[in-house]
Amino acid sequence: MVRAEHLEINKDSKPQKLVRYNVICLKRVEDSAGNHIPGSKTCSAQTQKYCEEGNCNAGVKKSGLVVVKNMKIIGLHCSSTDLHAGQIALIKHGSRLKNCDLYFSRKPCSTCLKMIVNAGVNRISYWPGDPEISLQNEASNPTSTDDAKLDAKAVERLKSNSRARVCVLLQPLVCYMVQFIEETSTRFDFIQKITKSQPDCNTDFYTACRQERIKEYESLFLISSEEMHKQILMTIGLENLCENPYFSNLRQNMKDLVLVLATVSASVPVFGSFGFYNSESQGTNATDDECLPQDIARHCMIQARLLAYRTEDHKTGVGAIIWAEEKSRSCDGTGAMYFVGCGYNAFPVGSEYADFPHMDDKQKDREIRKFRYIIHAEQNALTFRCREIKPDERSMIFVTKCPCDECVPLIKGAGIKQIYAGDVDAGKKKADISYMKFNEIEGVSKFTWQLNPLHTNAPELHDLTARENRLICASANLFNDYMCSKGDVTMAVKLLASAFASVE
Ligand SMILES: Nc1ccn([C@@H]2O[C@H](COP(=O)(O)OP(=O)(O)OP(=O)(O)O)[C@@H](O)[C@H]2O)c(=O)n1
Repeated sequence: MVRAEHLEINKDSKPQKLVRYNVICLKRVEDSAGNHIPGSKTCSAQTQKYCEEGNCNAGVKKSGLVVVKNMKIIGLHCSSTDLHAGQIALIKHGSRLKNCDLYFSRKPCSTCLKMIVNAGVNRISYWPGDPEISLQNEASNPTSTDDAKLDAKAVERLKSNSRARVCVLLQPLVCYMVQFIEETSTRFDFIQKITKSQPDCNTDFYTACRQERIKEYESLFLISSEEMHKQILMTIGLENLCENPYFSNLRQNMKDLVLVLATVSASVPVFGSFGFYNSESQGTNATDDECLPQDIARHCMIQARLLAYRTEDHKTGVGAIIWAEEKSRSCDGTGAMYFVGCGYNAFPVGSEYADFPHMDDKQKDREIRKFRYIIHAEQNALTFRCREIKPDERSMIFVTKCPCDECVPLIKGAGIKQIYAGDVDAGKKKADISYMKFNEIEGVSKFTWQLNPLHTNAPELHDLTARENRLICASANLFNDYMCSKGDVTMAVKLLASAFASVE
């Protein structure tokens, strides 16, 4: 299936090396420390405007960070009102950052870089847009932002004197990737469920939602003016990317990635009263039964959807991500949610292309079917998790497909409190993989993608036209920085960023 690859480019070289790597894109959504949330009622009109422009924290743009150790993601962080993503990573990991690879959604500022370099990280990759200390403001207001230029210079100096490799992170997409992602996203269970339950509705709502996301992500991740982009690249030491064809390739690769993220994110759409709901509350523990805010759940599911594209199964990609909620919130100002692990379905680590069968259940000979060999997304997320699952904390797994009979006992046994998943396969019995146990599981709350059961008798609430849905999507802008009302959120390219509006 499709694999994304990273092309590293650095100042001193032309595009040089392809590195396969499974970074996913996340974003901080909210600040549980009680600080103002852009778009919230406590935000003054002036502050709101400031925040909407991405300027919270005096010229510091919000940024996200993925921390990787030995090819495993060990942290997903995002800047808060008080702290930059790099500072948060330092608080969370300290000297464990040694030898890690860090993936930033913006070139980090000198405040973060000096600490990170000092911690002994191995490599720092960054998205080649506007850096953390914004130079876009500088371009429009050259006299007032000398600080931004000074910071860019300091960053270069830190870079050239450090052992860590600091380079541009880009993923040139393999041929037909965008088309493949478009097709699979429209066919995704959640979209299918909406179109089936709303006979009058075609996929217009999906197209409208995707357009909104594209617009939104473009404004976050791209620099619309080519001239300004060139100026910024020059200031951050990437002058050799300012010549064509390198410059136009760079911009095209950036646009393609934005398109991919918008497409995937539209497959978990904001549409009417569809969302993650528990139709059979267990009544065990109020917190465990409580659903995350819809926008957060949607965001995490999108992360799982992105992971699914890393699959080794030719037919069905599945992604899973585990998050947990710390008992003590805001201990370091970064919020309460923390990343536990993630995975996708693949053959055992180290196996080669033809080591195992790839056939599905349509193949009559059961011996040559894939099912006894392939490791499921949930199984990989549990196996390669970087944190323990604590019995007294609310932990949750987001899976793009209904957990099967192999995985349901594992999820429950691991002590995960909540499952967010699709349920179109629930109850299916196949010879080698069945989905019977999901409906019967007890002691774990299940939130499946469906119409809000409380609204099912009020058709007008979910019978939205594509136009109305577009308006809802547009309101996402107001929730630019809101996402994890329960804490530290995932972050990675702000691409997934502000796309998730609350529609309560
Ligand atoms: N919660 C789940 C469910 C399934 N899988 C993975 O999904 C694939 C099986 O998907 P399934 O749709 O059940 O079987 P297919 O043969 O791919 O498709 P079909 O429905 O046509 O039989 C396997 O790779 C399995 O590891 C997974 O990782 N996690």
